[in-house]
Amino acid sequence: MLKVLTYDNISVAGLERLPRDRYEVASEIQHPDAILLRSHNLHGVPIPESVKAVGRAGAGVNNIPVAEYSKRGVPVFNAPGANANAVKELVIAGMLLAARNICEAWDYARQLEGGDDAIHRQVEKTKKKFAGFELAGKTLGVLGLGAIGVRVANAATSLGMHVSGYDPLLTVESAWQLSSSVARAASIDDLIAKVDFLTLHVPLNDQTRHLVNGARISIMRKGAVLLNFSRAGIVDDPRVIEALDSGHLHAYVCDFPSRAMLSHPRALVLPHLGASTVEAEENCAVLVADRVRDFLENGNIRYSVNFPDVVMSRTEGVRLGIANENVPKMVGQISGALADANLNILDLLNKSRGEVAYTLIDLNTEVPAETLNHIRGIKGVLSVRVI
Ligand SMILES: NC(=O)C1=CN([C@@H]2O[C@H](COP(=O)(O)OP(=O)(O)OC[C@H]3O[C@@H](n4cnc5c(N)ncnc54)[C@H](O)[C@@H]3O)[C@@H](O)[C@H]2O)C=CC1
Ligand SMILES: O=C(O)C(=O)COP(=O)(O)O
Repeated sequence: MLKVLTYDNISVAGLERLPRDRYEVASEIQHPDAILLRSHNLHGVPIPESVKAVGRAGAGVNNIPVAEYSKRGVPVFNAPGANANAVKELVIAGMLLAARNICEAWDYARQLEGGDDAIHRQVEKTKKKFAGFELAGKTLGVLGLGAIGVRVANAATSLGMHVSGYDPLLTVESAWQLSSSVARAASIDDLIAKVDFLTLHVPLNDQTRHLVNGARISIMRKGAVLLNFSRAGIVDDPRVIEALDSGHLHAYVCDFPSRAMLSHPRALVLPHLGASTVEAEENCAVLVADRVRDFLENGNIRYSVNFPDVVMSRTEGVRLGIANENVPKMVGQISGALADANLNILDLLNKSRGEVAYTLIDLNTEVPAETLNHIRGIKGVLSVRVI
């Protein structure tokens, strides 16, 4: 039986991809072979020796110490794009909520007293307080044109907005999907200075932490709306609060509550709902469960965030999956150890990504324990599995 430890609310549709006759799946389990999670924070959590794979049923992996898992030869998988439509829809909703002052107006309407005639009179007298502005004709800046950013940009153009984007690492795939009417900003500052709405769709990492700082907020247009459905750390919260207080920003729409933001009347704070739709939860859980299963059962790696794609069709016999540091002479030493044991390699695939390399080797006979131990002892070998 393979054991999968789950954190968070993982969609049943995904868990069902792990058949119960071969998998034990539970939120408390000893010696797990794999971990499936959403936003649970794994930083500081010791990595059980038994763990061979981690699956993030979502996009962001900043809650996982990926580098530590790499050093242990453990691939981390995510579900790229699987929740992007859900986030896109909430971003569009966020722009509308801010532009039409919908939350304040709703709060006002809910506290109205008296009969229908009295309500009508009060509404017609007060509604001017909530008058807003339209999205059509306004300019949206999209920082980060990945799965979510591209969808937001394209949807906004079809709402009649002028859209510009900035992404120094734009992939060919994203470029193909992006509407040709989306303008290309020359830099972050160039993007930020010219927009009525700025929406952030970059991962949180050392390069993006506090990307939207006081200096950048100060070059935004007066009355602009900032939307953050990426991660709290990308924005410098105290500077945003100052800008809301001074009226420099009309509103801050974000998906990451903090004590200070929750109490600000111009901050529209949602409880991390971007990916919380039935569809997105299913898409993410199914995608990542399938990937983790293919890795556990076949050693194949597809769309990991720290390992190369390595997929080899299965032949009869025994398969070895070996993760190692991406340094010279590794494949030679590994195949040499197999040759010393008179083992015949049927098929072999080796790929690298950054500091990590991964090799799949198919053999027609069992590998003796001493040969496996020899391979495990080669300097630079991170993990060895017999599959
Ligand atoms: N609120 C929520 O529930 C959700 C939040 N997210 C957050 O949104 C982020 C983006 O998600 P996806 O679009 O699916 O990821 P993605 O990986 O498809 O796109 C990220 C894009 O950001 C770009 N990028 C990276 N550094 C940049 C920089 N310094 N400046 C400009 N662009 C930069 C990359 O080139 C890439 O195109 C996730 O990492 C996660 O933090 C994702 C899903 C749900
Ligand atoms: O996919 C992401 O990056 C998200 O932020 C979604 O988080 P969640 O799976 O809803 O906890």
